[in-house]
Amino acid sequence: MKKKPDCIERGYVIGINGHFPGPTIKAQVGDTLHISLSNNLSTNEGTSIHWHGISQHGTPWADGTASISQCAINPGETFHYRFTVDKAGTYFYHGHYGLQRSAGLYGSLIVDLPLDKKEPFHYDSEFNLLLSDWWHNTSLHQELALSSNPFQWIGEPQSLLINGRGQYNCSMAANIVNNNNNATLPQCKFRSDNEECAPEILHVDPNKTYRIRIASTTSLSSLNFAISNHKMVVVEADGNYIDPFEVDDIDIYSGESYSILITTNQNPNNNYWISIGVRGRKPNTPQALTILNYKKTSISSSNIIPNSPPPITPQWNDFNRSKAFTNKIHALMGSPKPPTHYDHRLLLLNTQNLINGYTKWAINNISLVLPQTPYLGSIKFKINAAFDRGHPSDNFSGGYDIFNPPANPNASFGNRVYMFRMNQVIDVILQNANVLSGNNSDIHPWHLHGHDFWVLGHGDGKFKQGYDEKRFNLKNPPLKNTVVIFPYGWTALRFRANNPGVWFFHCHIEAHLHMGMGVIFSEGVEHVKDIPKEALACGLTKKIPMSFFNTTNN
Ligand SMILES: O=C1O[C@H]([C@@H](O)CO)C(O)=C1O
Repeated sequence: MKKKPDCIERGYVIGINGHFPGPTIKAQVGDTLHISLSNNLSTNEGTSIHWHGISQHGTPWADGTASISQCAINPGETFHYRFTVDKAGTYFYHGHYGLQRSAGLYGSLIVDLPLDKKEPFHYDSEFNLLLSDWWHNTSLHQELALSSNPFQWIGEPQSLLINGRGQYNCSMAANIVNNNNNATLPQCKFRSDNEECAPEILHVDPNKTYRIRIASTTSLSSLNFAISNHKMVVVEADGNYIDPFEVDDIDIYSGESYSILITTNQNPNNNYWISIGVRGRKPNTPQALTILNYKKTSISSSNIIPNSPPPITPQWNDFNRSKAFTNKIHALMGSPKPPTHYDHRLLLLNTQNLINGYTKWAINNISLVLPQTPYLGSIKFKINAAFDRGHPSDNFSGGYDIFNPPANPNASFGNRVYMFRMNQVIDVILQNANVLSGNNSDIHPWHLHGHDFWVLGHGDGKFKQGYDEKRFNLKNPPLKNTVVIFPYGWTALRFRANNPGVWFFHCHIEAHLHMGMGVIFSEGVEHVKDIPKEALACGLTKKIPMSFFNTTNN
């Protein structure tokens, strides 16, 4: 039996082609990707992979959302994803079945501009960092805990990971005390590049500019990213160019991605900490660290540790600081502007409730339970029995007190769909509120499939119709696919329903989605053609004769 290196806490992880994280997919705008996904999971679960941030325009069945765009891919089955990437940017892919993202099913997806196009900023080289979090409990344990009565929260992660690497049960600060890296705890010894648990060290040349792509596929954690002694210029958010601004550190919520530029203008004889730490929720996870190494400086294990302490992660609940960062993000001059008016507005109240004693999350008092038959098929082929065809509520009672636990804690399950007409301009006001018990309000990063949306603004307290619209930024609101709602606050977004398909809109905290924190949007499904039969081979669409498909599927 090979001696277990002292750095490993063994556990179950989902790999792709034997790798964790999954392989980085690199493409150019206009490329059509053909990705065959074979389910060889030993846990005998279904699976699907979502290409986070990719519009899937014309290929809504490739969005990778089990029960929405396709059937879950059963053990032993293969599903062929074929889609075109139509926008450059920093993206990622991840499992969208159960809590498989938490189990490690993710990887980076980078879309470059065509060779004849230039980015609106200069850099000499680039790095790609995929941030995530890690529990020692398996994702199946977590599913069980969340579905138990009494409710068991999954707890905060044991580790934060950078490109799948992290430390456990030791803050690297343990090393700072003695600089020659003979750490207090053996598992805290900082490892150089080649060892099994070594973090990925970024090796740089002095006086160069580097683009660092950062995406967060965390299952729960909101993170703050910083590099000692190096300021950073933010130039991209969720695949959209933004008006560059310089900061010491960035906040990044689950589902978001950024590109920052750093210039290596510091003392080249030193190394510098790269740090991610938890914000937004009371932390119980050490910061994850790796190193920015100026190549002039050798990284022999003796002097690998920077001679200054790691960055201090800002106070987790300093939400004014968080809002100040978020409010710095504006679209780059020349970006598409939002329509000046909306056709249809949704006010979606986020509450934590009880259903038959189980703790769930609900939107306008409905906790989402996905149907057996994927919506795309049942809407395309008008199979009315597949889900509740009623209209979900567009708003919530004006008298709702967002500052206290719900007076009536009960909610209901549902699977209704918000149906939009093609090209309607949709406004969504996401309203946060107090949780089920105690005085607390969680942050929630909301992610929309199939679209980018303009973030028109954030506000505190309850959204006041007819008044808060005056604060909307219609001049240069950022385009994003994920946006945070702050405790006891609201966030306003606008998008055009111009992408035929059925699209998930949900909290990107995996446990919250699992507890029902999502809604379904549908638009222009009558224009969807050629749905592959593998996307329909389950539930009620499974029983439709192929001949019927062939007549109505084109
Ligand atoms: O959904 C959640 O449940 C717990 C807590 O609210 C109840 O235990 C928590 O921190 C969440 O984000």
